[in-house]
Amino acid sequence: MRKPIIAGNWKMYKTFSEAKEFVEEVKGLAPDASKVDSVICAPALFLQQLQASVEGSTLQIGAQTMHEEKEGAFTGEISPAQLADLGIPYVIIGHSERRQYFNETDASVNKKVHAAFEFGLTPIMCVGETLEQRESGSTGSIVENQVAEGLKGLTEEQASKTVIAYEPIWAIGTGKTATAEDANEVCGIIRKKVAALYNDETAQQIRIQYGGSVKPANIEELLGMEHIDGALVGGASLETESFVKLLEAGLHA
Ligand SMILES: O=C[C@H](O)COP(=O)(O)O
Repeated sequence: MRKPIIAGNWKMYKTFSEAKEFVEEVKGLAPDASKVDSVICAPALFLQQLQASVEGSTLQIGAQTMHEEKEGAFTGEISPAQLADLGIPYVIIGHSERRQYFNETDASVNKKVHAAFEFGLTPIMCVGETLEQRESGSTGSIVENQVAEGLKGLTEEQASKTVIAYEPIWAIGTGKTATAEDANEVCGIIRKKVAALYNDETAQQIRIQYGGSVKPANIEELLGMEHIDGALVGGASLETESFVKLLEAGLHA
C-alpha cells in the first residue's frame, strides 16, 4: 500500500504574509502523517520561516526547484545543501514550466534528482507531454523517455523513493483535466517503465502523482485509480479551504 502524497505547488503566487497566514491556518488541519503526506511547495524566499512554522505539525514544506551543484557562482540559484540545511524534505524537479521557461532538460533533471538524494531530499520529478505530442499519439514514448532519463543512474532504493508527477502540459492551469482513466493509463505506463528499468518491487513502491487542474471536485476519482498515488496541485492549493479538502481526499484514497 503506497501512502498518498498531496502536494501544493504555489508557483510564484502569494506574498510572505499571505503564505504565513495560510500555513498557520492549515497546519493544524493536515491529516495524520502516517496516512497522507501533505506538502506545500512554496517560493524559495519563504522556505526558512515556513519550515520553522510547521515544526511539530504534519504539514511539510517543499521547494519548487534547485540547482544541481552543492555551491558555486550561480547568481540567483539555491542549492540542495541550502535546502537540506533548512530541513526541507521535498523538492520539485523539472516542472514543465522550468523546462519551458528556464531551459531545463532531461539531462539537467537527472543531475538535480541525483543531487537531491545526495543531500537527503526527496525529489518530485515531473514528466508529461504537450498537446501536440498527445494528439500525435506519442504520449507513452515521451513519458517513458523522460522517466528513463530522469532516473538514470539512481539505485533501486533511490528510484523507489522518488515521487514522479505526471502532468500533461495541456492540463496545467487550463481547467482541462485528463480523464481519470487517461491519467491512470499514463501513470500505469510510468510504473511499467520503472519495472522494466528496475524491477516489480521498485515499481510497486514508487509513488506517482497526477497534476493538471486537480480540484476538490475531481480528486477523489483520480485517487481512486490504481496507479495514481497523489496529486501535484497548482491553482487549487492556493486557497485554504480547497487545499484542506484535497488533503482530506488523500485520507480516503
Ligand atoms: O504543479 C502543479 C501543476 O502545474 C498543476 O497546476 P494546476 O493545478 O493549476 O493545473
